Amino acid sequence: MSAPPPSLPLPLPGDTPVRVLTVAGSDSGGGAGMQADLRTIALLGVHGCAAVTAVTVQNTVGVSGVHEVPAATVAAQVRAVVTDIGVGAVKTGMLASSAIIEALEEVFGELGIGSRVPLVLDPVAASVGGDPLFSGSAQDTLRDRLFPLATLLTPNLDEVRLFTGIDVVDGASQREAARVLHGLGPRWVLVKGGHLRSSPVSTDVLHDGTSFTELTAPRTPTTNDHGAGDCLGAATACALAHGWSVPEAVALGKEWATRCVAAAYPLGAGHGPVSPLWRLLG
Ligand SMILES: Nc1ncnc2c1ncn2[C@@H]1O[C@H](COP(=O)(O)OP(=O)(O)O)[C@@H](O)[C@H]1O
Ligand SMILES: Cc1ncc(COP(=O)(O)O)c(N)n1
Repeated sequence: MSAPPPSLPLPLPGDTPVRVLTVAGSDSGGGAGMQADLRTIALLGVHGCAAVTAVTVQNTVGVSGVHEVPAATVAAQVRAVVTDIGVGAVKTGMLASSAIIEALEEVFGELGIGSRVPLVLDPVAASVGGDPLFSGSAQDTLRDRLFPLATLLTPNLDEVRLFTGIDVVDGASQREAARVLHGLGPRWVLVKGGHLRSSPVSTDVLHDGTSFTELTAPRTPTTNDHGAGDCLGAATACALAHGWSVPEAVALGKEWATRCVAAAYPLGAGHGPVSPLWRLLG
């Protein structure tokens, strides 16, 4: 890749960095969820805080168990972080249950998350291998309670199908999906095209209710794509925390995700992780 790697201003030793809070599940295999978010956040020079929603028993082959954290404890983690440490942006991933989503709606409202503080909402429904990460009613609760609070909603194509019934097969249906999802309340929608595997490029569509912007990158031929969406969302949240606009932040997130997919490695017997470790090389 010839363009310089995407980067954000780095804190000097001893300086307090910008902070981002991820509200997500733990992936014991370390490929996705909170572990992926925190890797990206650290490598972009940002301090990561973490409110855990669920402990998943997970490896590269699948999810074999989920242990939810009580909803009040999830909300308490968010309140403890935001009232003391302060954050420039919040990202949500696996939210597990209706009870957790309802508790988050309340604490987000109380703390200005989604209004004063940008909120990147990744509507995680299943793992890359198809194992469910929330129950059927949580899907409706997420759509009705949290989509309207989101600064940016970042569904993949399976999540688009779940929330809109639209099967994205080309640019026109991808834009239509973005339009329908925008109607559910988020200020911006990014429909990620990573799952359109027949295409030689991977195109994401950004929409704010008025204009459509296509972000296109060459497709890396790999099945090691666990955590790609987390890399994108976490990097975007870091840029928002630095005060960047949504289109600028998404452009950085896309570039970051593209490089992380290109650096993915095999691990275990299933889907290996995309990796931000290339950043350590310089
Ligand atoms: N094989 C690939 N090559 C290049 N970019 C990819 C590839 N797979 C996914 N991406 C990019 O990674 C990001 C996450 O996409 P996607 O896989 O659709 O989401 P998720 O990980 O949430 O399922 C998007 O920017 C997408 O375009
Ligand atoms: C805890 C947790 N959060 C999110 C994902 C989705 O990521 P992916 O679609 O890459 O499996 C996951 N598998 N596990």
